[in-house]
Amino acid sequence: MQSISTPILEADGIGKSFGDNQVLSDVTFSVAKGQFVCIVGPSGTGKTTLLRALSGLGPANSGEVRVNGRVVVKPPAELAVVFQDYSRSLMPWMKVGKNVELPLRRLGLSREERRKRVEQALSDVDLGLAEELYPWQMSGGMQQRAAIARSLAYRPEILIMDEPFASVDAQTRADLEDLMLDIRDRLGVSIVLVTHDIEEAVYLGDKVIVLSGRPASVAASVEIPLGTGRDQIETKSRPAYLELRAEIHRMIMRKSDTVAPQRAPR
Ligand SMILES: Nc1ncnc2c1ncn2[C@@H]1O[C@H](COP(=O)(O)OP(=O)(O)OP(=O)(O)O)[C@@H](O)[C@H]1O
Repeated sequence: MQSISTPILEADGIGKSFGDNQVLSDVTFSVAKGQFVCIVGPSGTGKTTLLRALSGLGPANSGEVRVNGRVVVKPPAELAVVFQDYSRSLMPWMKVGKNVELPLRRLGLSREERRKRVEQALSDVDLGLAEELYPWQMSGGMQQRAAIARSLAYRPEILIMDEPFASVDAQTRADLEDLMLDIRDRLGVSIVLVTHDIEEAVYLGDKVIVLSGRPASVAASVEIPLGTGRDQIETKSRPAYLELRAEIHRMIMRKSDTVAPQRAPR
């Protein structure tokens, strides 16, 4: 029987190579129920590769991923993924409501249940009035909210997000960050979010996994004791926030120093 302390998601010694290029080595961490975990690392470290392994989309060569204690061999029903590029995840010829409903058709739900879930998911992301709009009639931020609603309608226990706010402006990004904190608090969903932005990782995370090196492994797992009720201005001016941000920055710099090619003497 599964104990209440069993993590909802576990990465256990994940290794992944593409031919001779070993990208990940022995990546190990866990995510508790309702926890917000951010994975941070420089560009090209292997963050997307890791997310694909976690979500069963690109299996690892070694180690295993477990969801609710079960080894992942295909995309698990408990998990939904939100990608960076919302323009590719929404069908431009379908109104927002239909876009959110689309993946639900596979679940064999009644029409009434599908309607209920679409309405709830749109309201969860504050898009209750946008159901009849086409994606191209909405701003980038609204389109990303619609993509998030589509994942929530699935009622996942775990939401995996790959650089989800990289294509929007700074103010929209801050609004979407706060939306995700609110969704975690209200729905109790566990969130794993990949970002190369250290500020974003510390602001959102209960825990930050620092991925570094070639091949990449977990350089550090940093608990973020900033509590709930985070605020873009107040939280980001707290000494604890600033210290954590600097500490993670130093870790990434130190690690990349050790793998940087030596410059030849002139
Ligand atoms: N399908 C693939 N085939 C071959 N190599 C791949 C494949 N996917 C990723 N790689 C390689 O794995 C390495 C890590 O790529 P990945 O996209 O996971 O990094 P990332 O940290 O997500 O980068 P970014 O922050 O730029 O999105 C790169 O060297 C990339 O070329």
